[in-house]
Amino acid sequence: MLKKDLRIKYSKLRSSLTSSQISSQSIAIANSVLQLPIWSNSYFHIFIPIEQKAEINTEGIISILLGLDKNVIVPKIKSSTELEHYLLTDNTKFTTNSLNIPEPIDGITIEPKKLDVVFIPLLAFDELGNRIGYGKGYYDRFLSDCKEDVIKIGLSFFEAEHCIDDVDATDIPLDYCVTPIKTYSFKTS
Ligand SMILES: Nc1nc2c(c(=O)[nH]1)N(C=O)[C@@H](CNc1ccc(C(=O)N[C@@H](CCC(=O)O)C(=O)O)cc1)CN2
Ligand SMILES: Nc1ncnc2c1ncn2[C@@H]1O[C@H](COP(=O)(O)OP(=O)(O)OP(=O)(O)O)[C@@H](O)[C@H]1O
Repeated sequence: MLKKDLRIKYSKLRSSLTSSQISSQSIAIANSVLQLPIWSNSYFHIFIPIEQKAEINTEGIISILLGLDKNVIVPKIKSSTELEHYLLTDNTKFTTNSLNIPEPIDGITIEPKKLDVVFIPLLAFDELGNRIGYGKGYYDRFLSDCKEDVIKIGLSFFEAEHCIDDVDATDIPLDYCVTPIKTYSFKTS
């Protein structure tokens, strides 16, 4: 299927989820994340969900990371193409931007090259690990600034599509995708 049709399909599917489905499925995803071979790493980047878009609630994963004393880094929109990244601390204050994304007001910025693991929001992914987001290319650009062996983990309420037909050269595939019922591994080495 084409990206534009997948965006419509999965936006609709997401908006049909109840808040209790979102919380129980988000907990199932957090539990499966615990099984991934990522826990020797230090710098973990994760998104804060847009509630109005029924994104995965990442609170459980964030609690696990903080409980393990990991460095937790969250994104903030810097411009129409670029994100910046802030360390989450006890003092981090959030504000909700015009797209309903909770973002840190200020704090310590972290360069993408420092990150070991990135949890990635997505609308859909396919059996090869290709993913699509809201179509602004923020994550594709961000991931291209990360180190080559950064571990890229998609989080999704829904299972893989067979194939995203219009993948392009700037699309960076996932290493794993965790859903409430399954963990997909796309790592080749
Ligand atoms: N929770 C979360 N944080 C994130 C992302 C994300 O997908 N989820 N991003 C991932 O890239 C970046 C922000 N990207 C976004 C891009 C578009 C829209 C959005 O709501 N677009 C509307 C059109 C809004 C408008 O143009 O006014 C839409 O698609 O309907 C949201 C986030 C960084 N932070
Ligand atoms: N590394 C990059 N450098 C410059 N432009 C890029 C890069 N990656 C993606 N883009 C551009 O961003 C636009 C959106 O890309 P795409 O449709 O793949 O978005 P997406 O993956 O759904 O969004 P996101 O990455 O924000 O989740 C495209 O026009 C694409 O060419």
